[in-house]
Amino acid sequence: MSEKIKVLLSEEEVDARIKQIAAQISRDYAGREIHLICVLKGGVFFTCELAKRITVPVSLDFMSVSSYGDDTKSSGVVKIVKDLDQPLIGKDVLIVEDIIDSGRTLSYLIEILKGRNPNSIRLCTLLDKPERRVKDVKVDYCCFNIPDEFVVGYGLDYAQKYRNLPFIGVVELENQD
Ligand SMILES: O=P(O)(O)OC[C@H]1O[C@H](OP(=O)(O)OP(=O)(O)O)[C@H](O)[C@@H]1O
Ligand SMILES: Nc1nc2[nH]cnc2c(=O)[nH]1
Repeated sequence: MSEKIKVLLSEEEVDARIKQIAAQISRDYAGREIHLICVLKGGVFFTCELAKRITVPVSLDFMSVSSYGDDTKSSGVVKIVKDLDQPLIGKDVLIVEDIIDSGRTLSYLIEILKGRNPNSIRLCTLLDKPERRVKDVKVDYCCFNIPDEFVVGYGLDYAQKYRNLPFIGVVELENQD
């Protein structure tokens, strides 16, 4: 079996939408500072592009959770692989994710982070697959709703590959013979 990647959202479409969302966030947080939490690894490309375009002051921290491993299906078990470096007390937290699928990862993460007493907590995602939701999650900012297909690129991997693609693609498995 080999893989072919079909473009779902082009680099231009993704970049243009991130600019729009960053402008909206900058308006909504006018006069405040944002503490961005990048959810690794998938959220890293989106976080960088978004952060560069937000015009209010931004601080940045990173967290790594894993529920998929190298599989295309969520295990349902969310593990904290790397915790935040800084406390959240009194901060306006904006969690930045690459994708919300079943909602398990984010519902778990939001509950944990709420317990650290931030002033506010919101969620921004590059992609959302609403059809796949198992756990309710309030999504405050979403760049694209997408159909129920396994996607790669812009931080998203298939067995750790394709994170560096500058567009969002769908993995198509094909027989070599
Ligand atoms: O809504 P869910 O069904 O919980 O899926 C979403 C999660 O899956 C992906 O993470 P993954 O575990 O693949 O880790 P990675 O970002 O390091 O690739 C993605 O980055 C989200 O965190
Ligand atoms: N790479 C990747 N990771 C996911 N995690 C949840 N859904 C997806 C998906 O469509 N692609």
